[in-house]
Amino acid sequence: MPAKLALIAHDGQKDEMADFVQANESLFSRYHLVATETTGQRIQQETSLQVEQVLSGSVGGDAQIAAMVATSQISAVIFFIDPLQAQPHEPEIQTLQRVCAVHNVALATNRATADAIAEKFRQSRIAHLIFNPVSGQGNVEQDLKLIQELLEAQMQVQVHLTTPEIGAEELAQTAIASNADLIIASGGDGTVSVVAGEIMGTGIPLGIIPRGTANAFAVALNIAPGINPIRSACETILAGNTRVVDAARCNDLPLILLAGIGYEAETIERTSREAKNRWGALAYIMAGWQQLNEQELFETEIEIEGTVQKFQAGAITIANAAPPTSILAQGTGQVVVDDGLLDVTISTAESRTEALTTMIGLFGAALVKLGTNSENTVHFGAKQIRVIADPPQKIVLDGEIIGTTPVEIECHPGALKVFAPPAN
Ligand SMILES: O=C(CO)COP(=O)(O)O
Repeated sequence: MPAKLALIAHDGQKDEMADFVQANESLFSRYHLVATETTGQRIQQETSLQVEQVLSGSVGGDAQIAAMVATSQISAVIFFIDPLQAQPHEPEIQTLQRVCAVHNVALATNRATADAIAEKFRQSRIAHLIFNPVSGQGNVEQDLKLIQELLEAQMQVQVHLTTPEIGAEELAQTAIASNADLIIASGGDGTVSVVAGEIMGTGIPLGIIPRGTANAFAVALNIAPGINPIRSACETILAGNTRVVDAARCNDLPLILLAGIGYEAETIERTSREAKNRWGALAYIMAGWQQLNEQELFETEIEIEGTVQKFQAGAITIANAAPPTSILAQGTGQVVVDDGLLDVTISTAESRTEALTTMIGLFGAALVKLGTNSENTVHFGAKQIRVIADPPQKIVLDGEIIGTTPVEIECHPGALKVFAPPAN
């Protein structure tokens, strides 16, 4: 069911409506409310609730709400009809009642039935779905419809689409403020990272429905296995198992996957949108191959818990979580997402051949889940790390270039509760 309710009252019933909404204010603050104009104004005057207003009932408002019911946008209509007063717009009132009957949408026409609906809704879970419509290559409308169909069988879902004006960060803040039972991020790793950054530390569980190019966080946690990732990700959420995992902040931005300094950042920057659309995740590998020819070593100072170490590096990867395919993160063979530590891998290769040997070593390490013993990599765990590079190096954070070094990263152990299968 959508987490959207309609509230309507005839003039002789507006006091009753105001009283009913006041009595249920904290419940209704969790819902998207829509009302006919004068009813909406009255509710806004007497409560702190936000109400979307359509036209007044007598000039088409009831018909507008009937259209929302017919298109599955509303889960219940609370319509306090005046039984003692004839209305000039009786046909529209009847239309709304009929459409509720046809679509099996709950309709309360007096206080007793409205109280019963409120009681039922108090027991429902409300999910806020933050959906990035410009992620990945799928059919956006079909994807959203499938997600709603699967989830709405078990919970009420409020859908928020990201736009250039209102991003995932603001939408996640709204969802947290309205006491969401769970928040679901659907898009690429960038969308998931931004939503996770807001949820960190709140205890609200995070669902992930991956629709991006790499979907590394979902892969790392085995959230959407199989050939239909949207369906399997929804099943993971509906199954209800959660894992408590670490998150991090990097120069005060959220980090759930990894920060890449040097080689990886240059690779991501040279991977065009066009190549991603055409080749998917392979586009990164092709760009990485080209970048191997051009990557220069840089001087770096790494500070961990007050101790400074100096290296000549081509790539530094600081990972919270990473799938085996993020090979530059695999110094320890497996990035553990709930160990309270960031996994740091420094590649010091001086030539293309050395770099290739290092990468093959890291790839092998990921396959067998054991640390690499290549002499061109250094790896360790850290709670907090600060990196300075000379010349300054670009940083890629969860797939987005965020600027250049210096960079400071701090692990927040157990800051996220994520719907995921148990770790094996
Ligand atoms: O007429 C109505 C319902 O039939 C209600 O409209 P108002 O909320 O604008 O008074």
